[in-house]
Amino acid sequence: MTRGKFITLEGGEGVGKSTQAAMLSDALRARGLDVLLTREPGGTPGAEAIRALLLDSDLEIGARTEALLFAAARADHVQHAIAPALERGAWVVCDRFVDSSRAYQGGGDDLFDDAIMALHNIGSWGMMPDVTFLLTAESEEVARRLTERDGENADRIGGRSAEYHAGVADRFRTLAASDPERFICISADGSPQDVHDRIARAMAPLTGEGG
Ligand SMILES: Nc1ncnc2c1ncn2[C@@H]1O[C@H](COP(=O)(O)OP(=O)(O)OP(=O)(O)O)[C@@H](O)[C@H]1O
Ligand SMILES: Cc1cn([C@H]2C[C@H](O)[C@@H](COP(=O)(O)O)O2)c(=O)[nH]c1=O
Repeated sequence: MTRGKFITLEGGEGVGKSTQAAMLSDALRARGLDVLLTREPGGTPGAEAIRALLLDSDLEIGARTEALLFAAARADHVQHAIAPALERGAWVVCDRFVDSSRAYQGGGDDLFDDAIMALHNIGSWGMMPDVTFLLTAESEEVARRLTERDGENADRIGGRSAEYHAGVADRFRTLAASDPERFICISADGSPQDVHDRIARAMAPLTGEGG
């Protein structure tokens, strides 16, 4: 059995990752592929329990605890969902993965990228995606989408300062520039279908489609 492909969608809050992960999964299924659509933190009962903890606005934890909890959720997700799916030949479409930890937790005040990757090596065998789509959009447009979706109800991490989220966006850009073989940067401006069409075009070499 040929191992499936592991595709991740990354980017800041509200840029459209979940919308695009669902559209991409549908398109791959329409091509007859077995697809696991999943997300982080989450994707297994254990990781979803850790997600509830991590996103609870009342939780007070330090940066190291937070990084460890994300790595622990990922370890469970990789071991019990992602790796078995890939081994049976399924394609995995994952809404966020380790690059989110590198961008959000690897900010440098207390932890750097090498520490995040060390946790990933311990927890998840250092597993990396075959392709990562980094979605980017104008901040005003993203703010409009988030207000429409969440109102004032941001979660513990989404509700952090604009300065924190600007740092996250910078780190995503740096990660993409440092690994151009894996990252594909996609403009998330325009309608969901416009964005999906850009992703589908970029996927063509992987799916064997022309054009
Ligand atoms: N291209 C688009 N144009 C307009 N609205 C969009 C577009 N894509 C997604 N949306 C809407 O914007 C909101 C955020 O989209 P979505 O939940 O897919 O983003 P996300 O990146 O997964 O967010 P988060 O990081 O918070 O999980 C949703 O209400 C969604 O319906
Ligand atoms: C995987 C991962 C996620 N985060 C943050 C990013 C978001 O603020 C939340 C997840 O919420 P979403 O609506 O499902 O995108 O968690 C993080 O800080 N580090 C990570 O590794």
